[in-house]
Amino acid sequence: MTLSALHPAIGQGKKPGAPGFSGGTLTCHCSHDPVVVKVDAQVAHNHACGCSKCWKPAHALFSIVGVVSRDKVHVTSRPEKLQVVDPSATIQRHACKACGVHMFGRIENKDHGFYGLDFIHTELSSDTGWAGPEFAAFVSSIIETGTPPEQMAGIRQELREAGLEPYDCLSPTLMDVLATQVAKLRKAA
Ligand SMILES: N[C@@H](CCC(=O)N[C@@H](CS)C(=O)NCC(=O)O)C(=O)O
Ligand SMILES: [Zn+2]
Ligand SMILES: [Zn+2]
Repeated sequence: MTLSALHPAIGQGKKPGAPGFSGGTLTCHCSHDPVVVKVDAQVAHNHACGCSKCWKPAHALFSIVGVVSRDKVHVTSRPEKLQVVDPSATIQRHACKACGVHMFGRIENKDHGFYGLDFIHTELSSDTGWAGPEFAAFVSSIIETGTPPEQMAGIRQELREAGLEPYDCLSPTLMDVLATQVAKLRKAA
């Protein structure tokens, strides 16, 4: 197992966002008429995700995904090529019908703790200054898509060596955000 098998961007050291960086454009993998999405913000909570639903480049075990406010995300070219991958999912992942790349994921449930945030993959941007991944989420989920369980100790070690603490759900910070929202809804009920 080489570091690049996790994801091409993992193992290059932790990368803080460039000061003052305020976004860029995401382009799908189509060689002609690509979908283009303009993002007018730095990414937050960028992380590696091992779940089966997040888009990842070929041969990568992990996706790299982070969030921006949904009002900072605008499709500027070829919106007609987008389609929601799984309309029943919490995160509505808008993917290019031609190349399959996920351009943004949106939560439409106003009661969800992450409502208002869109999920994006900064590797679809050639702009420099994006903050790199900070932790690894849903690590055990890579077993569901075929990683042998006996490789997990080594993979978790590689993630730690790359500065990405591995978690089997989200990071404590994000789990606390979700639980806080559940508590708020309970109190209101
Ligand atoms: N073990 C599952 C985990 C799926 C999952 O819960 N993914 C997380 C991280 S992206 C999530 O928030 N999913 C919501 C959704 O996909 O709508 C898998 O690999 O498919
Ligand atoms: Zn495409
Ligand atoms: Zn995921």
